[in-house]
Amino acid sequence: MLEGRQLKVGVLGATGTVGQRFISLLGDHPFFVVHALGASPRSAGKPYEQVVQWKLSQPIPSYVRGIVVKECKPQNFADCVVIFSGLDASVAGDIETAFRAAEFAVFSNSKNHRRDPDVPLLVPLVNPHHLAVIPYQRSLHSPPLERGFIVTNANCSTTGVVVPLAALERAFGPLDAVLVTTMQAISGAGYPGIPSLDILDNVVPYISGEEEKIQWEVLKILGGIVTDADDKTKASRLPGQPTPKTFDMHASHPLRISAACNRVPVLDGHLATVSVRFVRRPPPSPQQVREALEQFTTEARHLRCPSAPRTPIVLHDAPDRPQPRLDRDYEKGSGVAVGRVRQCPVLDIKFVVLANNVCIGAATSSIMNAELSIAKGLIQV
Ligand SMILES: NC(=O)C1=CN([C@@H]2O[C@H](COP(=O)(O)OP(=O)(O)OC[C@H]3O[C@@H](n4cnc5c(N)ncnc54)[C@H](OP(=O)(O)O)[C@@H]3O)[C@@H](O)[C@H]2O)C=CC1
Ligand SMILES: N[C@@H](CC(=O)OP(=O)(O)O)C(=O)O
Repeated sequence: MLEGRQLKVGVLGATGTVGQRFISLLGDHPFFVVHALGASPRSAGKPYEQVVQWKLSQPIPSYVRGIVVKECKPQNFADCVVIFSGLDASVAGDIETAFRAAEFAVFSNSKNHRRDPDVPLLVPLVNPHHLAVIPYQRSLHSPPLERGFIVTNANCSTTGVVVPLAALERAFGPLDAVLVTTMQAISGAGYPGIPSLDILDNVVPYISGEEEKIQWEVLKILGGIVTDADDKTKASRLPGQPTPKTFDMHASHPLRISAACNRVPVLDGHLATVSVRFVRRPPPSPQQVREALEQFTTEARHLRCPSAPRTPIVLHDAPDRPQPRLDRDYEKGSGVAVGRVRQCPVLDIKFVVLANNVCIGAATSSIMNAELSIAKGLIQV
């Protein structure tokens, strides 16, 4: 794709939980080389190794130790083409908007732009076709942007749940109802996160905003694309074929989904139990569901994205798997693990899914989304 060249990238929120994963994953990436780092004004002006509270078991990579952290202003990242953002949500919205306006390709982990009707909410193993909306997103600016755009990741729990749901929809048609209960790792709350006295020897049955996010985001991710030809009230903005312009929120087959979210004393890895009812009657058997999950393939792998897992869904037969400690590093945390596929006496099928919240739930997804954008010609190289 890049014929051996590397694109200069910037990392915003580089000192945080997600930012540290970016630093670690980008150290030997074939497409990207980290050129600039951004964080809060508290960290700006100092070498990275002085301001980061490094929490990964590997040492701080030598390539990044001496880079002086900058304030998150587009002019400080002038040589970069791609921006990866792990910014705190209290500041991410405006900063990412400013970088898009300055013609950067922005890949965000934060919630701020996920609901924008022209911004793809991209789980790279599921809906890369939603990148088709980017030309429309660019056309909304005055003057239209030539290179800038924003793509967001999903919430980390949404990501784990929606991968097997997408596999089931692809194999068996629309889903009617989904019940999800999550057991979420403490790294999901960032650093320093939840106090140790609250989480040790305990489970906290509440994560602010999380249930609503899962219930809403799954619908956008599994939904189709609406073109300007579908929307007769608006004139075409772009010449030629019908312009993909927004997402249909699964409108053609309304899916009822309810989530219950819990924080558990695990470092990394969000586990979820999922029960599904299909529209199709009779529903598929547990064995048919297992086969569909195992056969699930991704466009990211087909397009040879370097971060795409060989097997996006690894299926466990053992009755006590997947488990966070044993299974979160499967394929460097870039896939998901599913187990305990069985009949549900209330809905149709139930299973357990595990996703590494800081990898496929965060930094790995952003990086794969950027790889997909290159493969689809949205980033000029
Ligand atoms: N942790 C996870 O599993 C996941 C997190 N996310 C999302 O990713 C984002 C980052 O999360 P996480 O890494 O956990 O958060 P952290 O709290 O660990 O890190 C936040 C980062 O934002 C920076 N920051 C804070 N204030 C400002 C400011 N005023 N200007 C510029 N930078 C600022 C911090 O810099 P400094 O060190 O200088 O304060 C730090 O680099 C959040 O939006 C989160 O919701 C999404 C999916 C999963
Ligand atoms: N809320 C998630 C992590 C997160 O930051 O989610 P979001 O990116 O949707 O705000 C957790 O606590 O595990």
